[in-house]
Amino acid sequence: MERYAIPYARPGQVVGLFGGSFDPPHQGHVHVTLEAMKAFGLDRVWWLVSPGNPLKERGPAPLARRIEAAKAVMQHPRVEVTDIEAQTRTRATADTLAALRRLYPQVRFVWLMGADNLAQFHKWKDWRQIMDSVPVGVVARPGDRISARMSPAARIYAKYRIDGQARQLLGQAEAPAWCFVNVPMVDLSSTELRQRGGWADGVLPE
Ligand SMILES: Nc1ncnc2c1ncn2[C@@H]1O[C@H](COP(=O)(O)OP(=O)(O)OP(=O)(O)O)[C@@H](O)[C@H]1O
Ligand SMILES: O=C(O)c1ccc[n+]([C@@H]2O[C@H](COP(=O)([O-])O)[C@@H](O)[C@H]2O)c1
Repeated sequence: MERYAIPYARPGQVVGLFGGSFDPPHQGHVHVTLEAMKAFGLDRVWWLVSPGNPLKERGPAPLARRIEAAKAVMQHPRVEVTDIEAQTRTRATADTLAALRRLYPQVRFVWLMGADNLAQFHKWKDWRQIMDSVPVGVVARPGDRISARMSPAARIYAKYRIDGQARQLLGQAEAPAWCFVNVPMVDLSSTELRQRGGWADGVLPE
């Protein structure tokens, strides 16, 4: 498979890491990226197109296809679509973050996710290590705002929550620190797009 360059970031820059299956990518992903970049004061965002979510039984479409589709959907000078996890040979986010921190010791990383993932976060491998090593920015998603805020991760790390009004501080914060932002939401999911059809044959659904 074609390998993509490991992206560039200047020392001291704040880079949001947006991991996902992107199977297929959609405007909800684009929306979260742009909102997060603005909300959390990020210099750049890297999409980490996952070779395979460790918790999902169903294997996704081939990585190269998802990456090409992601590049078609997400076009912004400060956002890069990457296959970093294929290059670092990591699947679990904690392992990916450890590899990235070794590769980019002078870059500040912020982990980004939709509210549905915060609700499940306590099931991720070494999730506390993730919380303790990078700030985490959470963006509202239809149907998941309450489950996210009531989730085990949110409760256990309640005292490290940065209020939404101070969201701009997240990028410079020392971990543990997390922030939930209640921005306008886009009601789209890859599941819904797969059900619309076409993607299985390589066509990006409208
Ligand atoms: N509409 C959305 N609003 C907010 N966050 C979203 C939205 N869609 C996806 N995300 C977030 O994007 C990241 C990657 O998600 P993923 O690629 O699994 O998309 P998905 O639409 O959730 O897919 P699926 O329906 O297959 O689970 C996750 O952190 C997820 O929470
Ligand atoms: O590390 C884990 O245990 C883990 C468990 C579930 C999901 N993740 C990551 O969460 C991101 C979103 O995954 P997904 O499939 O919901 O798009 C993606 O980067 C996954 O690798 C990570």
